[in-house]
Amino acid sequence: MTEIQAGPGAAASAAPGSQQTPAIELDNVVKEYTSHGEVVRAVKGVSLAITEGEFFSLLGPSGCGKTTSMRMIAGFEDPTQGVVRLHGQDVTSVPPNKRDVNMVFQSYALFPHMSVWENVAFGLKRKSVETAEIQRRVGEILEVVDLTGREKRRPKEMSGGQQQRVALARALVNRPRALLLDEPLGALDLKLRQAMQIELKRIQRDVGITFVYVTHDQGEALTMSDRIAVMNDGLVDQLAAPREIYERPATKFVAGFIGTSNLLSGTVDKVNGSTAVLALGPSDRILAPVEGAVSVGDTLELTVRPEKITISTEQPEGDRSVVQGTVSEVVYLGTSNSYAVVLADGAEITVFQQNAHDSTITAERGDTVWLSWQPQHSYVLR
Ligand SMILES: Nc1ncnc2c1ncn2[C@@H]1O[C@H](COP(=O)(O)OP(=O)(O)OP(=O)(O)O)[C@@H](O)[C@H]1O
Repeated sequence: MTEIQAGPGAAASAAPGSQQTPAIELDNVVKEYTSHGEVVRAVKGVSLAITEGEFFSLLGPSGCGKTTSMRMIAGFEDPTQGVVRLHGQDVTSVPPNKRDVNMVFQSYALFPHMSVWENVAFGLKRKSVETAEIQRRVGEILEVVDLTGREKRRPKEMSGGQQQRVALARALVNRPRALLLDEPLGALDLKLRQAMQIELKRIQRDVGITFVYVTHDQGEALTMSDRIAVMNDGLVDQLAAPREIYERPATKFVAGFIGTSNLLSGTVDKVNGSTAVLALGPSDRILAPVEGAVSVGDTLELTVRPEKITISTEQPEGDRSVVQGTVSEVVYLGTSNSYAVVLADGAEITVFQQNAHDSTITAERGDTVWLSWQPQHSYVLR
């Protein structure tokens, strides 16, 4: 059984891609449900390997198969096909209570008539752990979740965030090798949810246990995860670190689902080494790094993030992508301005302009503007 570690946990040392045996593996897993005589393919062939000590998120829109994937890791669902492994052992037919993983749900499911202490100690008492050992472990884990001093409170005397921390403590006190969390912050308001995201990440680092986190909230996944599997319609579209997913979305779906992104498409006019030059309008050109074979005349789809684009009322110079358009909307957002700009082909581009130095609006509605960005910020989609 894993010891609860003090200080930075295994997350720091468990570099993705390291050669150690994965903590959790799904190997070509398929799950079909039969509902009213109709077969629903919830998970259509998912393979992934989660490293020991990693904070791993399954991210995607409602119905994409996140919860089903997690329930197969926990053992609450049997895969129709494929293999589930925990620490190298095939557990596909092993019942949930024999899997050494614990699950935390959105509804905290605390016992209302019990104190915080009793809620957390409940599982250990049932396992007949010695009283002194229970005292030590409950005290230790309440410190980790920052609830020391609140041991006697009942759940209803605590905030939603505190109740969720009790639920976490109750799961962690059993020292599972992995903790599975299904939208655990979903019931909290935005401010508290953001505070709890930072808190959860700290707790995970402190205890060094593998966390698998299900969420449809991309901001949440980007904030906390070492790696994210972005799921789309029963499949994993991309599995990578948050920065990679944001900067280099593998598919149109990922580009659209994570953050705000602009989708452009154009015909290749020239290929200069590993850079394609795309023509759009008469005074437009887009430079895009390309991998593999690309020929003149090919149509490419690419994405560029709003914060990478510079907006100006004069034609910019230099080796940049440049497109011309008309401002259709300007929104003052405090820390930034957001512009919507319509290009000659009707495509609408969003631009974020930081208010770092002053909050002058560069252009107004109806103005003709140039948008430009560095070649490496055009990202060609598969
Ligand atoms: N017990 C079930 N019987 C029939 N269909 C099911 C069952 N459980 C899930 N499904 C279907 O499988 C698909 C995936 O469901 P799942 O709960 O895994 O998605 P999810 O990504 O977790 O969505 P959400 O964020 O809404 O919870 C959905 O189409 C869902 O309706």
